[in-house]
Amino acid sequence: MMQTGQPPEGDDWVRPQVSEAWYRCIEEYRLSPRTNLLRPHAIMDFENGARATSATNLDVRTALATMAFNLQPALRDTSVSLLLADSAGTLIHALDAGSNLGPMGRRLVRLGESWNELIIGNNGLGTAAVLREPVAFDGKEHFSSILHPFATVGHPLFAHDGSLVALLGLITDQRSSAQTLLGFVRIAGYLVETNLFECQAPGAFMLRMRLNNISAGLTGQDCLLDGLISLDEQGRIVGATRTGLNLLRAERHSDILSKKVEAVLGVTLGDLRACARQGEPIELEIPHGWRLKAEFIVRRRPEKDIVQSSRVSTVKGGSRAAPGAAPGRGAKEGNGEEWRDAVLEAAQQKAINLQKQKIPILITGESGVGKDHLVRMIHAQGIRKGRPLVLVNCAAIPRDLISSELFGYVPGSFTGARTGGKAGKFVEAHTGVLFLDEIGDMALDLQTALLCALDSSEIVPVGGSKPVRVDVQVIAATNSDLPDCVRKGAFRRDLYYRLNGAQFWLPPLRERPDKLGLIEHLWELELKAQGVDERKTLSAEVWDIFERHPWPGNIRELLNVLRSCLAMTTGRETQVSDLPIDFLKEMSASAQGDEEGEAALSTLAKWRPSLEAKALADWEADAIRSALAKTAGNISESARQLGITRATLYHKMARLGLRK
Ligand SMILES: Nc1ncnc2c1ncn2[C@@H]1O[C@H](COP(=O)(O)OP(=O)(O)OP(=O)(O)O)[C@@H](O)[C@H]1O
Repeated sequence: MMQTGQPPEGDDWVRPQVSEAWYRCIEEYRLSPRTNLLRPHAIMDFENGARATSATNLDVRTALATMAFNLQPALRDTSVSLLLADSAGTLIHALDAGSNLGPMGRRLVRLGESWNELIIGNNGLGTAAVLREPVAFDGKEHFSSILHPFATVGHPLFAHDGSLVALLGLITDQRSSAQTLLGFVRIAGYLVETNLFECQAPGAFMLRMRLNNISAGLTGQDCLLDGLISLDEQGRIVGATRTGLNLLRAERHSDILSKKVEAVLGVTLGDLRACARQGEPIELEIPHGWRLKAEFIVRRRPEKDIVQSSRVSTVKGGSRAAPGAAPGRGAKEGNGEEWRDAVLEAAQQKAINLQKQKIPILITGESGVGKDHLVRMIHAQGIRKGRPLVLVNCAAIPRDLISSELFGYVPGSFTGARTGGKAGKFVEAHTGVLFLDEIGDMALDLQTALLCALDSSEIVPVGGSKPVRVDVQVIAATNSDLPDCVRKGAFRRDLYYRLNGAQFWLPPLRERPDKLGLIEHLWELELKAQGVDERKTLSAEVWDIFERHPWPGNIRELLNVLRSCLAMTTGRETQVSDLPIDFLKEMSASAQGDEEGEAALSTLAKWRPSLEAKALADWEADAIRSALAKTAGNISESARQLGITRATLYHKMARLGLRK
């Protein structure tokens, strides 16, 4: 082709993907292989105008750049650079780019440079946009001679509705490594797309699905990867990742978008929610005989990572639990194993894995949801256990002292400095974990110093000049909306990327599907902690209140209320009168003016059951009594026979005034 200007034919075999791209370059775009296609003013254009267009969706860019940053360590010590382009092929982000690529390579990876196939001929990024699939080219497979010294690979990134939002790519001077890199870019593309979906997709709920019977015929990476769909409150599918589409055997987004979930999966939103309330994933049997394991996630705050529990129950082809499946196993397993906080445990496990690669962790969530608690759990079980865990509350340290607190100071460096100097938190945390709590409150100038320390793994004590090397795993936590702080200029974007290696959003107590189980668990922990041997229970009325209360102070508030109840309870059962006065006042205040709240909190009226409710309650009580009699009072076994969780059984027994 270089000699004739025509794509080769007959014996001169090239991959069809290559020859088809060359045809497009010659016939459609009228390109010449030898033209120098680079734009002389790419960076200027980018700064002046293109950046404004490609930055229209700041959240997309933030999510992409964060993920790209996470992928960078995998490419360390290779001659591969990671690129991100907008959907038109204009480079918007380049990591580690250019250092090993020579002068032409460095020009190619300038921000604002166009990798559009129409401009630069076939290449990983631009052609991935045209074909809407991952693609790789080696050296002379590129149409344009300026790309001949390189291999390029690209992956299109799609939004929840199938629209192309960006392109992820790699470039290397290893000319024959494109096919090897294709595998990497497929996985990287999947990770970025999944992350983007979790941040961006609309819908109050999400279903995370994975193939459960691998022999069913699906080949390739989709066997192993999670597919996501999101649902609105009416149970309509409003978004899907491409793996999600493949798992549902849909070709296009339009095949499933706006359809009710029961039309596609054979289960209603109600079924899914019922399973999730038990804190458990679901088995689904979809048309064509594939079985999927799915996890239902309530996502009130779509921009955050929501971690949910991971146990299994079964819904098969419809609304009822499949015969033989273990229905609704509850807070404690029959073998007596302690119920634990599934949300925290799942987060802890993920975080421990990330710790192995020293990826910075950011924990977000309202005050009192357990961010600090999670950090202690990660430290206690992670690879840095037994090493220091140093806590810094960035909001509590006076602004002018935080530098010396973090980095230490040398003797006599400022008035009031102790004669011997001070090591500082970074040095104290050496080989261990540095927990930066309330990171959103850190002053901007200190953010710069922190970023330098994180980038170089070196700190310079205040008043000193010699850098000190430190090895710390940083975990940061905040209840502020950091992307919003970034938008408002109160938090450095680059520091946000740096800290946000992986993000865990801990849901507020009121949104947790396992709320009652968690309350029961914490109640039992409190009984143990206070050395109360006697089995004290919460009355039905108290359960009712706990179920309805919005818990603005989350687990912290719950623990305070439980402690106070326990101190006040004289008999075997905690009554409403044992609840702290402040808590009851808060309850009625939150109900005022709120129709639903008022209805819910006209508690006395609610506690006096209507005739129908009474008949139902009698029937329920009979069923529970009979199960308890059959199992000689074994709660786990009774709950199993009744098809409810242990927590629900306890709750019902308390409400109905039943004993074992
Ligand atoms: N899963 C849990 N099991 C037992 N106790 C918990 C759990 N989660 C949180 N707690 C307790 O709840 C209280 C509040 O938790 P924590 O301090 O971790 O919240 P936080 O999100 O860090 O709050 P803040 O943002 O206000 O600092 C602590 O006493 C903590 O020990």
